[in-house]
Amino acid sequence: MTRRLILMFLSLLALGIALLGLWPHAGHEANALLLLMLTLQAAGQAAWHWRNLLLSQLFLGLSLLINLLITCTFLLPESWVGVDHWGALLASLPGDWHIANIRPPILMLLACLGLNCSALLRLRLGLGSAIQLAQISLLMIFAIAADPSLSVASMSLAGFERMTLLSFIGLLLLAQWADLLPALTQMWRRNVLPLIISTMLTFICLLAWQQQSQDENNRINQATYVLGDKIATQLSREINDQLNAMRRFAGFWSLMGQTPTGGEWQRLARSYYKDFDYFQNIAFIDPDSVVTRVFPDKAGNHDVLGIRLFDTQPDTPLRNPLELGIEGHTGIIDLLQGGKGMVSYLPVRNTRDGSILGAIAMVVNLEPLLDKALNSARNEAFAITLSERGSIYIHVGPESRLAPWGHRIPIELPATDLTLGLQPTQQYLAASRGRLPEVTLLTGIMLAYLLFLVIYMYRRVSQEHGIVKNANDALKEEMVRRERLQKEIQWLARHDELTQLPNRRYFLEQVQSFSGKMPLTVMILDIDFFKSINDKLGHLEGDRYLQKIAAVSRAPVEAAGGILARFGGEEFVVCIPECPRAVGRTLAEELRRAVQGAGLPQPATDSVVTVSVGMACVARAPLRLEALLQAADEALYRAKSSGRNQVQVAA
Ligand SMILES: Nc1nc2c(ncn2[C@@H]2O[C@H](COP(=O)(O)OP(=O)(O)OP(=O)(O)O)[C@@H](O)[C@H]2O)c(=O)[nH]1
Repeated sequence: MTRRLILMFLSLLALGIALLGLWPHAGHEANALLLLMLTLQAAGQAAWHWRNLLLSQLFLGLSLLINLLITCTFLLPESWVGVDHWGALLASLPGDWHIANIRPPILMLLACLGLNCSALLRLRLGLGSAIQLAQISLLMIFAIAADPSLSVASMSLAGFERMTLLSFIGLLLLAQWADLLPALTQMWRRNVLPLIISTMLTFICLLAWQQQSQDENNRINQATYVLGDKIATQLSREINDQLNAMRRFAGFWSLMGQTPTGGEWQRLARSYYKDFDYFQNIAFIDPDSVVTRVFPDKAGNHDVLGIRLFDTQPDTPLRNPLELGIEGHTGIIDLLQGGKGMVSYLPVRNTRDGSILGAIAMVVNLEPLLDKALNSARNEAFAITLSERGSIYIHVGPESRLAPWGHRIPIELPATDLTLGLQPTQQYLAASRGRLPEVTLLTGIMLAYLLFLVIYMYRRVSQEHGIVKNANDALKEEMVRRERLQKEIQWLARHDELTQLPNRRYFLEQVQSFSGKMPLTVMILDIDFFKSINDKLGHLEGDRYLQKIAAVSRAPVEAAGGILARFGGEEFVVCIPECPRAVGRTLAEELRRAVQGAGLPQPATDSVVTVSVGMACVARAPLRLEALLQAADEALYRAKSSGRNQVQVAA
């Protein structure tokens, strides 16, 4: 209970941090969507830790939907659902929504997705929760360590917001690890190998993603640079072309050797002017720096007629052509007609005597010039600027949602350090960036997850197989043991443990099987004065005597095809099938001698141990065993009473 409370507290703490750190404020409506997703996720996970399944599935499911929608913007090819389509979808929401500001960096988004899925799958080891958490941990490490520029066209989560999101994911991840750990430590054998293999695969995928993202960034960067370079080249070419044209124009008046008359000026200037529509105007300035002619003769230009430029602009480069006979160029200046531009002054000298007739002023307005150079390149994808030493003179295109990088390309122009700036928009980056890195990453993560499941299942099945096999082996062993025991019991039931001879029961069974093998001889052997052996030498020694006598008697009986059994106490009984009386008697004598020959000391007689034998024989069926044994017993009694150590045969 306490553990679950702590885990729930961690999830709610994550929620609190997210609310504090990402609460939408002016201009950040987009955070609202992210915040909604995170709120649902944290609430869902807290509900899971509290084991409220229904609530957790509801919250997590809704959060998953938002997450998948955002993930799709990274994955779906531009030709399927373009960035513009996503934009149109977002435009229907109130506020400033845009693809680049609704989606967090892909690694963090996938970490949230993973946390969401593992909680939805109820942190079950069998469904691969261990690898999911390991993958999320790896994503976190990369999210912290990787270059932020790899997450193109995502929220620019700076400092505090980035820390907020990282802490949010970190806390939820910590809670899930803590929840899973007890089960994982129990089942670590099953998990450790697939975990290592799949984590390594995920790591490789992340490296591949990093590399591909880098390549993709370089490609876009390069393409943007090429475009910028093209515009810059176009700009300098335009200016140089019109400068050359103006040089020809000035050269014409030099050849004429006179200042232009109104009609000539209009005619010739018009033909030049129409080729370069970004000219603000062309003017003729007399040697005293007074503007005497201007084309076109329209409102703004008309105002400059008659102005003595040395008065208004004492340091004007106009002094170059008028005083030195060489070209003079301004930098970027505020034009008298308004706007930013540059003026080139070209000398007009009489070619015959070299006298300075005046100067041609060529006023170029930067904005139309840039327009002409941009040609079709002017669109909403790039912000283009013209600047000089940090001061931006012209800005064309969007001013916000720009990429965090851009290119600055110097333009080769006389007397200026003009620089062209080109900065793509986030929209352009999102649309033109290939989806391969993200597709690789997600496919790799899925593959690693599936690989984990396959290895995990294989190990689980083989472990269970091992358990079944062990149980089987134990069962087999038990069966063998029981069989052996049963045999032992069976043997004990039929044998005498001390002498290893068949007992009375087994003897009676065997004798029944001899019933057709007539003639049949039965003997009873009784050790003489055995009591005194026990009394004098002890029972243990008595047992040893019994064993010895059984051993010496057994071989001759079995050689004759009969059976020797211990009948009880110090009495043995013999039955030999197909044994006539005479043969039986000989065998009985042989047994008696064998016992005597064993040389076991007999304290009662100070001699050796002997046996008395009573024998009975039946010549033909039917076998009446009881009567036969009775006859043998009576013969034994006679042998005992006749002095022992002898064989008596029943009549
Ligand atoms: N050590 C030992 N003694 C046994 C066993 N079974 C019976 N006896 C002993 O055998 C003895 C039999 O003695 P008795 O029946 O009096 O006969 P006996 O001393 O042999 O004398 P006779 O038969 O008349 O020659 C008893 O003292 C029993 O205790 C046994 O398994 N082990």
